[in-house]
Amino acid sequence: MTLLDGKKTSEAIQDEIAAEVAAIKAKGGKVPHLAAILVGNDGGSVTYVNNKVLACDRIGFGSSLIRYEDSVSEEELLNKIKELNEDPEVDGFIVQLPLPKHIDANKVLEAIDPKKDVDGFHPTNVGRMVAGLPAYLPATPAGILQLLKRYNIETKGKHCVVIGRSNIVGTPMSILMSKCTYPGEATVTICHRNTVDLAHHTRQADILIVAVGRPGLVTADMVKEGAVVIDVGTTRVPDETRKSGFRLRGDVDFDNVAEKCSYITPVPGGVGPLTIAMLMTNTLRAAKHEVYG
Ligand SMILES: Nc1nc(=O)c2c([nH]1)NC[C@@H]1CN(c3ccc(C(=O)N[C@@H](CCC(=O)O)C(=O)O)cc3)C=[N+]21
Repeated sequence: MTLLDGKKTSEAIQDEIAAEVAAIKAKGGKVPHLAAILVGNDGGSVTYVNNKVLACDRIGFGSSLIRYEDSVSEEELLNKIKELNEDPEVDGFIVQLPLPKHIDANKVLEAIDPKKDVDGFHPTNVGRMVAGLPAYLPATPAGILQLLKRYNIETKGKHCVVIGRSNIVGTPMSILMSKCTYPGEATVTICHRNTVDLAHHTRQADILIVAVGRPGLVTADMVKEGAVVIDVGTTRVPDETRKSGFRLRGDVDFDNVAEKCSYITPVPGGVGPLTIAMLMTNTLRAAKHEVYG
């Protein structure tokens, strides 16, 4: 079994970006700038956004963090998005999800200029991805493709089973794995909450991608010998032995599944760090006008 080291892979990608930023600076060009909007102070969201800001600092991007109370109105948020759309200093920005219930997340995502939508969540970018046109790819699926690529994992003709059909991970992941460019060319099955006999499907998987958010969902008996297992789950569970009071748990019963598979991602240190690296990649592409010219 080989551990897919997301931390190391993410650092390698960020080093590549840092070198490009240094070259841009040396030529007197504009440094890429990522802005993030964060609503509320839920522990997970704050941590993830802070990690993004830290990554910007490390690779030499400019960054700004715009914070609102949970009580912020939809209108106020939409006004800020309009401002960021028009701000020439800002190359790309994200609105951290989830948003409070009184705000229509779809309306917010659609208000983002697709050219600055470095999360790749705007319907224009989703549509362009599906059509195979240049687009910002959503960071988590793009990060998983990078892991497969950098570990030279064969995907052509393989059976890839994706559990979860979210707009952010499951749905785009399944589309990308079926595309005719490496890593892709796989036969894809999407499983979700209404799937009958989940284990029947997962046992057929050469590549199993789990993006549900239910700790321990995938047990060893559900995995084929020699499979590649990608765990996207990052659920915070209470842990009194930690200073923070919690720890991160994936969707896969790691210890038992690891013994059976060829490759596996740990949690933490697997897919999460790649999400950050791909957000940085998208921001660099935005600054270079690579997607929309
Ligand atoms: N608009 C938007 N874009 C997102 O990309 C987005 C979002 N909203 N909402 C929440 C999810 C979750 N997400 C993660 C990012 C990094 C780690 C990450 O770095 N995880 C580390 C550990 C993190 C920790 O220290 O707790 C790891 O798995 O090793 C995890 C999860 C991005 N998301």
